[in-house]
Amino acid sequence: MTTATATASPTATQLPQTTEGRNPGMDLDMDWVMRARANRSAIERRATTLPGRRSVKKDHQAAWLARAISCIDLTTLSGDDTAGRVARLCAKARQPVRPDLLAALGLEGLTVGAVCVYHDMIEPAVTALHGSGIPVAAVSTGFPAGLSPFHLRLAEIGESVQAGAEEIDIVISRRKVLTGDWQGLYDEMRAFRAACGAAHVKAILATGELGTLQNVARASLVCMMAGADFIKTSTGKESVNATLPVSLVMVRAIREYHERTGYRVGYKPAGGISKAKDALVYLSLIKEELGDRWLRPDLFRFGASSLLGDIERQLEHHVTGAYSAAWRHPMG
Ligand SMILES: O=C[C@H](O)COP(=O)(O)O
Repeated sequence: MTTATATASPTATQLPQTTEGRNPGMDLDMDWVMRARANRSAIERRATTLPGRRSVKKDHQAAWLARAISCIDLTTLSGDDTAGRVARLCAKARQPVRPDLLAALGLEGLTVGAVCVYHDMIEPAVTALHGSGIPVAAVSTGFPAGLSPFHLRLAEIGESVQAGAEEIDIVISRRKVLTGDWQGLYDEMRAFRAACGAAHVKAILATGELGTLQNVARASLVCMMAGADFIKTSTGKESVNATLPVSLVMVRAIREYHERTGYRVGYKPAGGISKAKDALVYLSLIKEELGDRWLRPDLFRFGASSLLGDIERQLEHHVTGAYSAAWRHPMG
């Protein structure tokens, strides 16, 4: 493991049993936070080994692509979003792939994990998804910069929950990370979590603006200690969004948190993931670093606006036989 907390991880005999249910958080453990490190060169070396290592049988590949679909937070976060656009997106969420392809692959009933929108679009999304079981996720707390007054950020969460969002994607204050104000970050995240009530909360770290991988590791731990249900890389609006090195740091923090507390926190890479091949590399990373239990929509999501289209094209190739043996991914 590359974070310093690895050296402080409990031995196998000390490991707690997994505790089912939502992460309640814990008191801020500043010693644990300050021990967190990230060895950039080791992380980057590991990240380069992830893509394209061995090919997989065609049948397995379709199943993994279907798994990726079930973990997508199908997203539209544009200033020109309309109720009509959101309704079309929700129709796609219900029926992510052409029915004939689904039938050919035996994947009837497949849906995405959630639909992710701005607050104003919650109502049309809830209406369009009625009866589907697909939750609406709302970005909140002054997304994407998170710089609006604190009481307004809390109020925004409350309004989004009231409007029917079952998942709230909050943005943290990057300046609290950049100035090492870990207590301030913890208190902010704790308040966001409380404002969410029964809604699940995803903490967006905006890793492209946190400066160092060490900051990413520390911010990940603090948000989990404060009760985040998921930690998420990015808003999709930063100049650098989800990357494999950042993902390795975050999922290892999730692993350490699980080892220490027994609670499983979910992971959501977001921003710039638009190719089926890339999605499979992320699934591979999760499988190898956290295990199969995390490869389900309650613990893993892609935040993506255009990934689904490429996955659908790849599934079409599988059905029509246009699959290319050169198209490889690292899962067996
Ligand atoms: O959280 C989701 C992201 O905003 C989506 O980013 P994307 O449009 O680059 O896929």
